[in-house]
Formats: sequence, C-alpha cells, structure tokens
Amino acid sequence: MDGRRHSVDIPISKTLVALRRVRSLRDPSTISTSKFSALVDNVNWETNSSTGISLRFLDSCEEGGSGKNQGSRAKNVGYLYGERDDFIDDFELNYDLGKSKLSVYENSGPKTVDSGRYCSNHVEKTSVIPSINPLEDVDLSNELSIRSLQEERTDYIAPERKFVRKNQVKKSFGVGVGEGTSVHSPCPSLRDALSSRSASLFANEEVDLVDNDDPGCGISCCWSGTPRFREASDVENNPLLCRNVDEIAVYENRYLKYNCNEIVPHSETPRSLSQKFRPKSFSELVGQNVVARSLLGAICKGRITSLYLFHGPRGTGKTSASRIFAAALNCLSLEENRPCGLCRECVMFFSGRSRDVKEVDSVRINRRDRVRSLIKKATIPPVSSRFKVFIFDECHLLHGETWATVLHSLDNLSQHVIFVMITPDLDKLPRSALSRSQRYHFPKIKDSDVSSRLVKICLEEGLDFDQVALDFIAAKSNGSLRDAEMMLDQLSLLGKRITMSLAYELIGIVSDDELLDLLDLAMSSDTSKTVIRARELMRSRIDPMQLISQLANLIMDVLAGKCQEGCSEVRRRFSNRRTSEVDLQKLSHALKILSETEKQLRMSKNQTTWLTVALLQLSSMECSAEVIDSKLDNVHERGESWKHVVSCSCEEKKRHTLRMREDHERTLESIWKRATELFQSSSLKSFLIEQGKLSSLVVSQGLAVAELEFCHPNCISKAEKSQKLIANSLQSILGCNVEIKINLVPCATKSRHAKVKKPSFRLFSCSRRVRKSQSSTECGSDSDYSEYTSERPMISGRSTRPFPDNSGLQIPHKCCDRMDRVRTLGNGEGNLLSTRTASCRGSLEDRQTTEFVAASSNELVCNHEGDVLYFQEPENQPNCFARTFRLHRKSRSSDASQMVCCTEPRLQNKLALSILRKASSETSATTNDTNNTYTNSSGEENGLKENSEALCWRTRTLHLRKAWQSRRGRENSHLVGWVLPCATAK
Ligand SMILES: Nc1ncnc2c1ncn2[C@@H]1O[C@H](COP(=O)(O)OP(=O)(O)OP(=O)(O)O)[C@@H](O)[C@H]1O
Ligand SMILES: [Zn+2]
Repeated sequence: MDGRRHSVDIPISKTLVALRRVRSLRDPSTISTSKFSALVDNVNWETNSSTGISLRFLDSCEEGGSGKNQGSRAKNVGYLYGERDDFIDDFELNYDLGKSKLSVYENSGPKTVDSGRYCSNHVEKTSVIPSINPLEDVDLSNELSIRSLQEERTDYIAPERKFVRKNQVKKSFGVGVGEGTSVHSPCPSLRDALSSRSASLFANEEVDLVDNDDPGCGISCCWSGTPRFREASDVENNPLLCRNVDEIAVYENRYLKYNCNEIVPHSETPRSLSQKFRPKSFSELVGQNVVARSLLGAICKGRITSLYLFHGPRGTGKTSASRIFAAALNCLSLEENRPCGLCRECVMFFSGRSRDVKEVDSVRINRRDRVRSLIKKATIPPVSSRFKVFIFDECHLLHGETWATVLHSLDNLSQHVIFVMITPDLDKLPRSALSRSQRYHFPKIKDSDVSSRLVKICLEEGLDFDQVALDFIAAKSNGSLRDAEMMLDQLSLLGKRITMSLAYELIGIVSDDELLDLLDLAMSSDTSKTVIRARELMRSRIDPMQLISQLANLIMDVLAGKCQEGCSEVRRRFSNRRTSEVDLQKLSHALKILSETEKQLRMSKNQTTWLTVALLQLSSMECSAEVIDSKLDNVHERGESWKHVVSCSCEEKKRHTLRMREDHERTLESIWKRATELFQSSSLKSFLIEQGKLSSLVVSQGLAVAELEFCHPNCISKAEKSQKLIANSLQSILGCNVEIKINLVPCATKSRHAKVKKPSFRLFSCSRRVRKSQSSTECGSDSDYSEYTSERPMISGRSTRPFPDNSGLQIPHKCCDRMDRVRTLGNGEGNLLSTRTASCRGSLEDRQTTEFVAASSNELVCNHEGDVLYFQEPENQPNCFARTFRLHRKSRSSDASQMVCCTEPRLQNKLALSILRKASSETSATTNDTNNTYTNSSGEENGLKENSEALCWRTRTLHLRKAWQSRRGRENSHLVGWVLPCATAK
C-alpha cells in the first residue's frame, strides 16, 4: 500500500484546528510570529508578469499614517533571498517608496512595478536583497535580536549589491523566495503565499543560474529546526569554528561574528516532523548503513568520483544523504565522523549559505543555455570549499540533451566538481548515465527501523504513544520513513496519544477486530448480518478496495502462521481458532475469491455491492463444507439421511456439487471403513481396505459419485467384480444412490508386491453407468438410481488397452476417432490429459492423420488405428515426433503395433518389457550390437504370439530405417513393438 495515500485522509477542518493549537503550544516563537501574521495577511501579492511582483501593504503603510503606524511601516521592508532547491537568479528588489515603485532588479537591470501610493513618506528607497543569513530570519522569538540583526545588516550591506537604504528601518523580516518548492519564511502564511507565487516569479528567468554572489544553496530551510549544532563551548574548543575564520568575506564575517557572539538559536518552527528530523549526519540515516559506510569510506580515502547516482523508493533518505554527503565532502574536520557540523564549511552549509553546494531544479535546467551556464559556473573553482557539489533531485526529469551536456562535461571539469543525481526511477535514466555513475541504492527501510525511529521522535516530541500504533504506522508506510513521519505528524494533531484507533481512523482502514468479525460472519451462513456489517463498514469509513486488500493481508497472515507472535490479541485468537486443514482451505479459497473480486472492483462503479457479493461467496463455500463435515461426522450416530441434507443444501445452492477435498481424507477414510465393514466376506473386506481407497465423493442431486483408487490393475479387476456390493454398502452409509468409479493410481510400494497377471485398463477406469447428460444433473431433477447401475461400459463397443509402462494411463483402442472425445482422455489419477501441441498436430495434419492425438503432452500418443506411441520429444528436435510417426506408418506392414520412443535409456527396457506384457522374469532378452531385443519365449500366453519381440534401440545415431532393415533378417520373430531413442527418428 502506498503510504502517501494515508496522508490525505485526515479531516481537514480537524487538522487545521489542531494545527493551530499545536503550533501555538509547541513553539513560543510562533506566538511572536503571529505578530506578523496580520501584516502578512495584509500583504497583497500581485504577479502580473513573470518577473514583476507587487507587494501591497494594505493597512500599515497607508499614506499619511500616524506616528504609531511608522513602526509598522518599518515592517514593510522585506528581504527576498535565495532559497533552496535551485540556483537563485540574482535579483534585487527595490522598493522605491518615494517613487511609489517596487523595483525588481535582475541581472538585466531593474524592472519596476507600480506599488501604488503606500508608504511614500516613510521609506524613500530601499531594496530587498538576497538574505545573507537565513538564521536571522527565523529568529523571531526574540525581537531584540531581530533589531540588532537589522542594525548589523545595515552595516555589512555590500555596495555592489545595489542595496540602498535611506530610512532607518527598525524591524525587518526575512522573506524567502525560491524557485523551488520550499520557501523560507517565519510566517507560514506568507511563506505559503510566497511558495505559490515563487514559480511565476522566475518562470521566465533568463539569467545565469549560478552566481558566485548568490547567498548560498539555501539548503538551510531543510535543516530548519535542527538542534543547535554550535554552542559557545564548541566555539572555544574548535579552531575551525567561525570565530577564528578571518578570511571570510566581510559581510559573512560579520554575520558569523554576530552569530558566534550572540548565539542566536535556530528556532524556526519546522513545518513538519519529517523536516525537523531530517538526518544531519550519516549516523542519523536510518536503515541505509551500507550506503552511509560506503560514502563515508570514499570521503575518508579520498576516492571521490564526479558522478553519483542515488536511487531507490521515495522517502528513504536519498536527498538527505546527498546533502550529508555534500557537507561531508567539504567538512574541514579531520575526524572520520563527517560532517562535523562545527567547522566553517559545515556552518556555512547547514545555515544554507554554502556557495559551493547547489541544488538544481531538474525541470528548469532543461534548457540549453541554462545547462551550459551551469557547466560554465562549475568550471569556476569553489569559493571556499574543496568541492563544488551539484545535487540534481528528481534527475529523471532531465532531458536527454541535458544529460548529454552534463555527461560530456564530466571529463572536462576539474576534480572539484561533483554531481549527485537523485531519482526514484532508475529505468528512466539514459544508459550512458547509469554506466558512468557510481550508483547507490536506497532500499525500503525495514519496519522495525521505521518503528524505532518513530519511537525516538515521539520521545523527543513528548508524544504519548502505543507501541502497536507505531508498529502499525511503520507497517503501513511501506518502507518510507517520510511517509511514516508524516502519518505520525498527522496523528499528533489528532490527539494526545498515538493509538491504534486513531491510526485506523486516519488511514481509513478498519481494525483487525472488526475485520475478523466480518470475516467470521462472511464465512458463516448468516447472510443478512454479513451484508449489514459490510455495508456499515463501507458506509462509514473504508473504501472497498482498501477493505479487500486488508482482508486479504489478514487472511495471508493467518495462513502463513504469522499471527502467533507479535500480533494483536484478536488475530492470535482467530488464527488459533482456525487451525484445522479445513479452515485453512476455506481461507485460501476466500483469498481466491477476494483476488478475483479485486479485479472486478477496479472496473466497477458499484464496488460496495460487488464486495458484499464476494463476502457472501465466502459463506457459500463454508456452508457446503459444513454440510459435508457435519453429515459425515454424524451420519451413523444420528442415522440422518445424507440425501436429505444434501438435497437441502442443493435447494439452497442450486446444484451445488460437494466435492471432497484432500483435507477431507480423514472423513473419506472413515466412510470407506464403515462401508467395508458391511461386507460379509472378510477377505473382500481386507482386500478393499488394504488395496483400495475412497479418493473422492461428489454428491449431486441425490446421487453420490464415489471414486475408488487401486494401485494395481489386478486389484481393479477384482474390485470391478465386487462393484455392485461396494455401491450397495456405500449407499446404505450415505443414504443415496451411489455411482462407483474405479481408478488405477500408480502406487510404487503396493504394486511392487502385487503380481501382474492380467492387466486391465480402461478409459476413466470402470464405470457402472452411462453418465447422465449435464442437463439431467441440474438441480431439481431427481435421479433414478437404476440408471446408474447399468453395467454398460462407458465407451461401448471399444476395448481398452493398457499403456505399456503400467503408468496408469488408460488408452482406448481406436478410441481416438474423435478429437473431442480424446480430449477427455484421463489417466488413473483422474486428470484430463491434454491434446498434443499445435505444432506437432499441424505436421501430422499435413499427413492426414488428424485424429492423431497425444495426451499428457509429449508423452502418450495414439493414432486412429489404435497404435500406441510413447514419446518424449526432445526440446531441440521439434519435428522428431512427426518423423517418427511417418516411419512408423511405413513399417505398418509388420504387425508391430506399438512403437515407443523415449530419450531416457533407463526407461527403454521397461517399455520394451511392458510392450511384451510380460514380467521381466518371463522374458528373455537378447542383445546385439545396436539394440536389445526382448523376446517372449514362454509361448503363446496372454494373447502374445511366441517369439514376439520388442526391439529396443539404444544407439542414438542409428537411423530408424536401418533398424528396420536389420530387423528384416529375423523372420521367425514376431515384432510387437519398438523402443527407439528419439534421436534416431530422423
Ligand atoms: N534513511 C532515513 N533516515 C532518517 N530519516 C529519513 C530517512 N529517509 C527518509 N527520512 C525522513 O524522510 C524525510 C525525507 O527524506 P528524503 O527527502 O531524504 O527522502 P528521499 O528518498 O529523497 O525521498 P524522495 O525521493 O521523495 O525525494 C527526511 O526529512 C527524514 O525525516
Ligand atoms: Zn565540518
């Protein structure tokens, strides 16, 4: 399940109210922030052109305002500074109040926007410059510091930045404007406003994308809310700290001094838990140890390449890792644990002012001039750090041409340039990119890791929680930590404690208890309750698709035995209750129904109805199984009429065939035992118990079809003789008409001991009735038992022939006169055998042998003359079969009616012997150079002529024709069969 889905289901009104409450509670800085909200609310942004922007301060800057208003007017000086995620085009905004103009300067020059009549008396001319210190902007909890910052700022404004300031500005606020998605502002509303406008602000920006004068990568906002990483003591102890950094440019230096001296805490309220807890070092990256170790190792060993590719599912830490990597690359610390967060470079980076780490907007960069400009800037050595790092998030959005330019530049660029490409979708990248990059895969994060991270967050945030709820969130987040954090964030807005019920409500799923309750109902016959409950659930909360998936997951957990430990009590109870084979069968059947219903639901508009129908189907299976169970358990004790029960069931279910499944073997055994006990003859009793088995029982319309299995042909003929008796005893047990089917099932252990005397094979084994037509078995038409006691064989007028290897396959002699009939060829296990593959059939059809069919693909073939071929076609010789058959036809002058081809030499003997229908002891085998000949030497017996021979060729290279010729000389022998290696059939 995609965790993202969960994040939208929260009731919006509820969230907003809670959000307001929590914001104000969580961070006092938001209270001071709220002072600005009035102002922000009154800012009127107009973006009529893509480069122009007009700010209107509606209330506080009105013309002729009172002295009191002057203070507020001072607020109106806004700073627009570069934000994260992209290159900030160099722009300056001159708010020319004296001329009632708001000017936006770009590299190309100022563009003015009429700002109306506001504020003309108070600030003659000022400008908005890229913010130099994002930290200051977020430091709104302390008005004093804001003032001092403001004063500080007026000093260090670089003249070349066209910053003009004539009036004293008492307060200012920073307004972050970026081209990317994130906008940095202390006031959420303003920030949002800016966010929504920012795209249009720079949509037509043609300026260079990289500027050495730009204020930095703007990544700071990503680290907003990060715990303070610079303490006074750190400053003292660490020589790399900013206090000692003299070489930084003047304004930076001052800024740093300001920061170091005053230790302004970084106190912006993070916009989300996920932002707040974005990892800042490799050790904080959860579940990505391999990647973290590898990247850190590369840095420590100095083995840095120019192109890195981070890929993997969303929310697994790719972007975070790329930033940590960038910071670590430039970190000045000599410790292994980089980034240290303390050195000058780290400070610059984490405050968003590093000018050597850039995040590139993968959509905007897709223009030739822009990408060229980027490459050009990349050639300029880094300002202060070792590496220039370009991070391309969502790099699958880069066009081919952009890729080509970037990849082409790799060789020309110096060693200090590093590109980090990030994508969730590797398949969308050009191959050249894949082959030239060092790839790092970010796998889904394990549920346990996600869960522990959530616990940590809850503890740090002071949130009460139920561990199961966090585990549940982890499971639902599908390996995305961000999704899990977002869910937690939303839940934290809903209540004081993170509980399961809250989680269920938020995510829009029902609890296990409710679901298991529904499943129980659905599997019972309580139709009306099932319908009511299902409707209730779907009406109130859950989407039918979601319900199906949850139900299926639950069932799978039960089937996999996953519910024993670490699951909810209800699950455990349910899985303990449903442990029998029968229950598991029912559950897996339920899965089948659900999976089919899911497909159906995708195309249906009436999902609720179809899901309810599906739930009712679960009960129908349960019902039939229950009927069988209860019937079989009680049939003797209560003397109940099987017929009655079954017919009741049928009335309800309309010709519902009750088929005993494997899991009912126990019950079948008991029926069989009871039936045999009714026989008078103890030898027959023991024979049937030892050699026979009731393998299935199908009851329909008052008729029970009982299938018996025997392991040996001898047993079958014996059983056939007693068929009527068996049927009678089963009838008295079951209380309804019984039809018997006897099948031969190969059974190695039993048949070994049984002596072969007269094999008897039949298609569909034996059947004592002519099967009723399909229509006559429809519900409602009562069967006439006498019909089913007919002695007529199933295929009248046709004898059957054993398949040579006694495998239990039943081959009717000349049975293949109609293709569709042959399609119903069954083996002893009751399987239907398929017809031969089309290709082979095709080649045979050419030779007008259309009724040539094979069963059990590539194994058993019989033609319309009743000849039997056993054949294993080698995969690499597709026409082998057809050729063999052709030759066989040529040799029809002989009386060899059986040809057996097989590639497996071990089988050849067996097949030859089978053809001779003799036990190996009775057959003498003579061998010559090229073949083995098995001869029946024991006179005419079992329908075999004396000297019957089955030729068994072993030499694969021997041509069949030659084999046939070599046979010519043996006039006395009587060839009854061939066993040929397939390869000879050329
Ligand atoms: N491995 C991780 N360790 C710690 N936090 C993580 C991890 N993965 C994700 N997060 C959390 O999720 C947030 C988003 O992570 P990040 O942007 O790095 O993921 P991503 O893989 O780049 O996602 P996307 O592909 O959607 O951009 C982070 O702020 C952090 O709170
Ligand atoms: Zn560092």
